[in-house]
Amino acid sequence: MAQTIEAQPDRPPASEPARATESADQPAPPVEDPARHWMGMLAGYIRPHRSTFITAAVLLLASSVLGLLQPLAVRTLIDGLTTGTEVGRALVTLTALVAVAAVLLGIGNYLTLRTAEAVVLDGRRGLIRHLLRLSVPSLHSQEPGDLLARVTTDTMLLRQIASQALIDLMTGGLMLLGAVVLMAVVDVVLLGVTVVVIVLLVIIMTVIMPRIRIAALRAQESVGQMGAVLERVFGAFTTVKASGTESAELARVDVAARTAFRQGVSLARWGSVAGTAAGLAIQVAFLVVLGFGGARVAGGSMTVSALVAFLLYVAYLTHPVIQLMGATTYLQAGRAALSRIAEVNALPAEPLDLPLPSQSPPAKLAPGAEPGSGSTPASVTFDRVTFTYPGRAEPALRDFTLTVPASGLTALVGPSGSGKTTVLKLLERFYDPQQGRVLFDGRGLPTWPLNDLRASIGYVEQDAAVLAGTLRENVAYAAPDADEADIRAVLRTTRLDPLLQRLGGDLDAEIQHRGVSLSGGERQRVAIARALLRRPRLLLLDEATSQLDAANEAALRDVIREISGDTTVIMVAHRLSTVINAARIVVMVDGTAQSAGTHAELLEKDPLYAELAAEQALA
Ligand SMILES: Nc1ncnc2c1ncn2[C@@H]1O[C@H](COP(=O)(O)OP(=O)(O)OP(=O)(O)O)[C@@H](O)[C@H]1O
Repeated sequence: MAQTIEAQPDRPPASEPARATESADQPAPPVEDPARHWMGMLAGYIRPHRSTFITAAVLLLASSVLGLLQPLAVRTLIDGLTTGTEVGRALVTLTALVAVAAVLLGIGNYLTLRTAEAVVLDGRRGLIRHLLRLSVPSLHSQEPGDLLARVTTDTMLLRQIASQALIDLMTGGLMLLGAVVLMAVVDVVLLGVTVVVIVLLVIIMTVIMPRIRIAALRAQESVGQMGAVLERVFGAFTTVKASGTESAELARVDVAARTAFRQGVSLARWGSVAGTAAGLAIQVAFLVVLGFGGARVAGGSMTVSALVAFLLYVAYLTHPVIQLMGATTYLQAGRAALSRIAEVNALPAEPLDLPLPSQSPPAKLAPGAEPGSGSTPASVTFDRVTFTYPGRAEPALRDFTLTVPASGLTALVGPSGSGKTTVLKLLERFYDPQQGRVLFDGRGLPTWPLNDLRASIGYVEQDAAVLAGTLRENVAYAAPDADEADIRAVLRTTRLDPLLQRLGGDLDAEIQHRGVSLSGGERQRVAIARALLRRPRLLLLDEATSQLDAANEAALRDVIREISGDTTVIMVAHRLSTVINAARIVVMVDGTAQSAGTHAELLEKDPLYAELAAEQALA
């Protein structure tokens, strides 16, 4: 069938903004220490919740100010008691100060924690959204278990930053300042003594804080490593069991767990040093003030009430100083988590139109492919395509050219590693070629919105996944709007009625993990049913019938032939019996299309094909 092929540039237009980050051959943009931008990142997380955050900060600050006024009220009370004047008013003021400060503290704390939870939610949503949009090469460059840890434990550290660190930093800082000002009002000389002690404390802290950050980062990394090892184990659980390698895997997880432990201990050590230094500094300040102040009271240059008030301020300092210590410790740990989150956010993602969960519409079918309507088959062209997988030296496809007309069955055959699956992956745009063009319906793939392109294609992979859930969920996975009749029809087409009977005719019965386990052949047929229900314009089958018995394979061969009447089907096959009747068979060798034709033609003209056919007794 003749197709009009639009002229396409060899490389996608530079005006496509997302292309720079998605191309398979484009390395990820250099991640120059993401922690450098941690403050901006943090501000980005807090910004949407700034009103609640500021309200919480104001309430906590007000509570602390009321706390600051308490020593002054105590001084008035003591003065009243010593001079024998009326103290009722001072008592009421003190009680009111204590009660209101407590209420403001409670509300402020609640609002802070609420904001922190919202920040964690935003952080997780953003990260998960980015992860689901990751390009295939980006994902392959990562350990899935580690990514999981970043979504779960690293985002949890955001809570600490937002709930405690920032507010404590603000209120603690202001309180420290307030206390210092009020101390100056009470006695400047004693203030000088206190400030010297505090400056010493700050110097100690600048030495400790970087150590805390490094320990936190390493601890988080080892948690990620633990996740990565476990993910590997669960992904190949039966292989681990059959190989008896449980103890080797245990040792691997243990190494990561012990590293996490060591770093956690280091974190605790430096945290304790910081806390002890802070407590000690306050105690030293208290004793020195007591000594100096006592002498000044004895010398008559200071009243007892002023000394008591000053000492109360020194004691009061404990709170903001510990707050500041805690805040800087959390901030260091949080900074480590933020840098790990930033690393994920810097991974190249696809330009997928992925709304937020609250706005998510059901998966969209290709225009003209709604259930019940006929879908128009699409043509496919590979025009001198060369593609090398990231990190590989040899191209998987070299100068590969293929024209597939709309409708009909095209088979790709050839030795293992000749690039057959790669052809299908490029059509799905899991990767983009470095040279040449791939056209779908005459249009270059980069000009298609990715969602629309993929909605037009049904792809049955070599090891098609069956997801935990019901049979209905699995079959209607890519076409959630399909009705019961469509689902039952496609199950009949793919010869899955015996499975449905085993499930008591219940489409909502669980399969796999919590329900009936499927055989390899049944899994393949569920995957085919899923692809067919989508009414694709292009159906890609990668060894999709390799695990079927002869009867089921023959039946599905008929189904595929029938489907290829009004759908374009590209099928990768090792068993030539599956594709013997294909309209065209393409023999692939070493990433190129060596020859193409019908079975009979290829027997004549392609010795490799003839050999393959002879081996399979099909000559
Ligand atoms: N994700 C990947 N990263 C790096 N190299 C890959 C990747 N996938 C495939 N390759 C390599 O690309 C080449 C072509 O692989 P491809 O899977 O397309 O071959 P195939 O003809 O489908 O093989 P088979 O018949 O065994 O499935 C092989 O050398 C393979 O090792």
